Amino acid sequence: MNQTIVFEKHVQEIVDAAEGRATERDPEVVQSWLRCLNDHELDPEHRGEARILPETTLRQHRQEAEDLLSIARFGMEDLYRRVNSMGYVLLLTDAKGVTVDFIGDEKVDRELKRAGLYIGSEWSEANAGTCGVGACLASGEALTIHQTDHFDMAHTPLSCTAAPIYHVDGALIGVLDVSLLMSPSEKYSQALTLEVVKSCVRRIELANLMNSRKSDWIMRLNTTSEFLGVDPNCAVSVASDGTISGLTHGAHRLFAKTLGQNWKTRQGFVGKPFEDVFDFDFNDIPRLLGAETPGEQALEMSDGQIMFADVRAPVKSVSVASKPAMPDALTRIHGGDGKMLALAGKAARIVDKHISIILEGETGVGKEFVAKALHKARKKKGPFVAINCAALPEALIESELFGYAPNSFTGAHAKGKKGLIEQANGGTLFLDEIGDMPLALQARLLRVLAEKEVMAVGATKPVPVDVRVVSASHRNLKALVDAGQFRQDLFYRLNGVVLQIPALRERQDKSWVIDQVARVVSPDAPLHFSKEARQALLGYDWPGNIRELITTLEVCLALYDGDTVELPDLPEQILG
Ligand SMILES: Nc1ncnc2c1ncn2[C@@H]1O[C@H](COP(=O)(O)OP(=O)(O)OP(=O)(O)O)[C@@H](O)[C@H]1O
Repeated sequence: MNQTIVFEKHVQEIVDAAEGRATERDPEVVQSWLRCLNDHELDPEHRGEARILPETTLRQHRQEAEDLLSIARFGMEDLYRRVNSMGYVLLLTDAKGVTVDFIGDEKVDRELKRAGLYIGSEWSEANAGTCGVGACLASGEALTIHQTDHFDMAHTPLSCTAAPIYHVDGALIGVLDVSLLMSPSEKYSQALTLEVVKSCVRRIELANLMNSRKSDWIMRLNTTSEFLGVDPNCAVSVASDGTISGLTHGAHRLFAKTLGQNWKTRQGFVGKPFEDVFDFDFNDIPRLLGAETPGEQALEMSDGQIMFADVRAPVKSVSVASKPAMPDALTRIHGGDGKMLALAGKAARIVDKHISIILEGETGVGKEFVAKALHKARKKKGPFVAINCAALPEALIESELFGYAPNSFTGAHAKGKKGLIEQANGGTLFLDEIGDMPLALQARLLRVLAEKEVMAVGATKPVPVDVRVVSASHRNLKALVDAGQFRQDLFYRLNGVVLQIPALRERQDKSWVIDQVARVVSPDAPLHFSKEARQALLGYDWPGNIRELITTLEVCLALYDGDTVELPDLPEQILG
């Protein structure tokens, strides 16, 4: 087509778009044209030459962009190795659109310079009209400005694909642009290039965050657990006071979406508490260290979205190094839930001391499970004896607990019998449902605990016992004391430390618990869940807590096809 006709057609199309007539151009192109006309007052009929800044001005720009240059250089070289055979030129511009670094084929140096694909060229929208760098800076988005997308006819032979580079504090600091002097006429020919440039910038931003926030926690995040370690979607750094100290642009967009905000109008996240965007206690981040399974890596955003995290500890972390060693048995009772982590921390401090422990929590939350873990965590082992105070028949409870002397009552064994308390000697006595113990027996138990000796039924001499008592109740013992149903003196004797076990529905590590129970229910071939099935399990209320989860997964095991548990394999009440 005749050049004049092409030029007139191009100008007409811009005028049509400005007057609101339909166009097949991408919206970001039209928006840029409108900015050129309305904000920058550019004339589509004017053909501007590429503007190259004088050496002194360029030097100033390069000095100011020193950080950006060192951040991006490695990424640029890597990218250039991959695209140079296809004729691409790489430009790195600062936030004003000035090219502060450039890699291109020296053989076509003159042509590149003439086209403005050169060090020192200025590609702001106000100066060059719609172009890759300018539109990218103005919109903050990665995009391609292909041939006649350009506002100025002087640039229409070019195809420019650009992605914005954001600083760890959220500010847009530059643009990485790959351009072609000559390209196929179809814009979609550049679709893959756009993805390559975006992924290069993602890695540049990640490397920058990891380098500049070495003394903070770094969390690399992905929507799936695959590729998490090698190519995360985004990353955030968290300072020791629990505030966000830096993030990649992908994390900025993710966090804004989590809060239901527009990422463009959102001021920033640096300095904000980590827990503003994560439904996850900052103190639990160490739990994610070394997590390998998706269940262990999962964490919930404040809008309920599940992300997978790969965590790097602060390089000079005083707090982690000085933490008391956590017994293995206690690390296994949770998968990163905040309350459980605090519980394990508290338990670790008292586990080898002679302090009674009360475990409180709804039915099925794992009180006995935790009691056993507390026992295993002790240096001094001995036996673990569990007594369900609600299940013992009242007539037998006394002899069961305290034992009986030989021939002490009709029907008693001639040799007598050691009571459960004595059997626990040297170990842990777990008194489950202690709130249901009859008042008369509470008085005798108190004596055992106070005097550290047990008097069997019908015996004349007490036997010394050394037991550590862990009691559990799904009822609030203090309330029972206030109601006169539980002895206050016994309560104070048992009540060394109260550990409150959260209900399953409140736990942030639900996904981990599900995987744990899946392993228990089917040890040889642990159950795998489809995304939908896992979401349904995570969203359910679990009134029966972990015990109900066990029953549910047993049903799944019976119903599923042996490969993946799908929604229809779940019991009806879970599906609501
Ligand atoms: N983290 C866990 N991983 C796997 N199984 C668990 C876990 N925690 C608890 N369980 C299992 O859940 C079931 C219920 O736990 P447990 O009996 O300890 O609860 P509880 O709070 O003592 O119940 P109750 O109030 O009825 O006495 C048990 O089979 C236990 O082994």
